[in-house]
Amino acid sequence: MFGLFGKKEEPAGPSYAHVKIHPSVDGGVRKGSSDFKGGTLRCHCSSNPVEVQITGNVAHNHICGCSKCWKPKGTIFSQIAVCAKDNVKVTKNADKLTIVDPSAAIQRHACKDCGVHMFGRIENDGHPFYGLDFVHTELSNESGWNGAEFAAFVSSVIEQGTKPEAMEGIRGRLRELGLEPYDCLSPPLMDAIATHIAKSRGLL
Ligand SMILES: N[C@@H](CCC(=O)N[C@@H](CS)C(=O)NCC(=O)O)C(=O)O
Ligand SMILES: [Zn+2]
Ligand SMILES: [Zn+2]
Repeated sequence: MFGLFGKKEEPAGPSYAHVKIHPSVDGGVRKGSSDFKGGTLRCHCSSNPVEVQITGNVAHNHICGCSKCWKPKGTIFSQIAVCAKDNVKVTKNADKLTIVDPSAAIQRHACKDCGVHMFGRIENDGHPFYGLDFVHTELSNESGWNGAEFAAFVSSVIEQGTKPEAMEGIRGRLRELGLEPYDCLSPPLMDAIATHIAKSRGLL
């Protein structure tokens, strides 16, 4: 449609800008720097924080609505990315770390004092994502981390008390931010998992 001066007018669809997703994306998703060298994640303790050094950038950064991933206070989604486990090193106060749920596929190492998850590791070498660690880049002061690319486990926020009626606004806001909402992982990651399973069964 064209307005008075021939300027193209977008149809006035609803805006979901008021819907909060996560502080790292609410103001727009940031692109990472291609030459980013990595940084240090710090827990929320005001004294003796746990520090974890990440070498290089992260991949597959995404918003996650599941109940297991750590979220900042007052946030219904978490933001989580992966990197090679060999690029993750606990550099300070490792004695404060505890595994949240030893039976989970992702062993989340959290600070005993503030509860922040510092990294999640897959110890099962038969798991499709073995060799990758899960990290929250917002725990670092450095900028240049690759930003979120999609939103996973979106419907899971209902399991934690979000009203089903809020989902239209939540999915609308995620799409406005360019973060396609999925109720599991993104199609490329689901395909990678399925391929791994088929290979382990000798079908591929
Ligand atoms: N609806 C469930 C979904 C949990 C889930 O499957 N989370 C995904 C995304 S982080 C996962 O891979 N979990 C493996 C794990 O927690 O070890 C919940 O919200 O608790
Ligand atoms: Zn802490
Ligand atoms: Zn999750």
